[in-house]
Amino acid sequence: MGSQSDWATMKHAADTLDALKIGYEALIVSAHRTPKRLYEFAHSARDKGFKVVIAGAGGAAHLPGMAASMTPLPVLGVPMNTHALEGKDSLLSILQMPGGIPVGTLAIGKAGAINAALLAAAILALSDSKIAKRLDLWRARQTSSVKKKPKD
Ligand SMILES: Nc1c(C(=O)O)ncn1[C@@H]1O[C@H](COP(=O)(O)O)[C@@H](O)[C@H]1O
Repeated sequence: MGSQSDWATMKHAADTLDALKIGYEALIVSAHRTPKRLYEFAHSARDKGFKVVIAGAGGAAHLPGMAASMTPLPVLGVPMNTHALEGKDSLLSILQMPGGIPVGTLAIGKAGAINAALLAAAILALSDSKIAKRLDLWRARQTSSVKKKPKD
């Protein structure tokens, strides 16, 4: 994520990965404020064994796109909600990548963070049957937790 202030949102991705018993590293990396850290992370991520990158950022959210430009790993972008423009700035700057450098863009905020983790799990599940089973279970639990009728 681009800043400590993104953690309240990105923690939902971390919690979802925890629930699926998928290992991850949570880092603050900013294309704007720590470009060298981003360069080093993105260029070495595949060799270090990372399989998917989830990049959450807000405002002029260049982090996901810049990460995608420097790693062949799938990059999932989570737009942060912002005070000034309600996250539309984050959304559009993550979404509108030029052809050739894809970022899989999720919804703004908490739902996007959770779905980024689930999408990362689905990517990993293609080659990991244990993760596939845990993801099936997670989805089955979600389905059975939805009540048919409203409370009142
Ligand atoms: N969008 C980016 C990048 C980047 O894209 O590299 N680095 C920080 N930020 C964003 O700036 C917002 C405000 O950050 P602060 O709260 O630290 O001022 C955060 O949502 C962060 O993701």
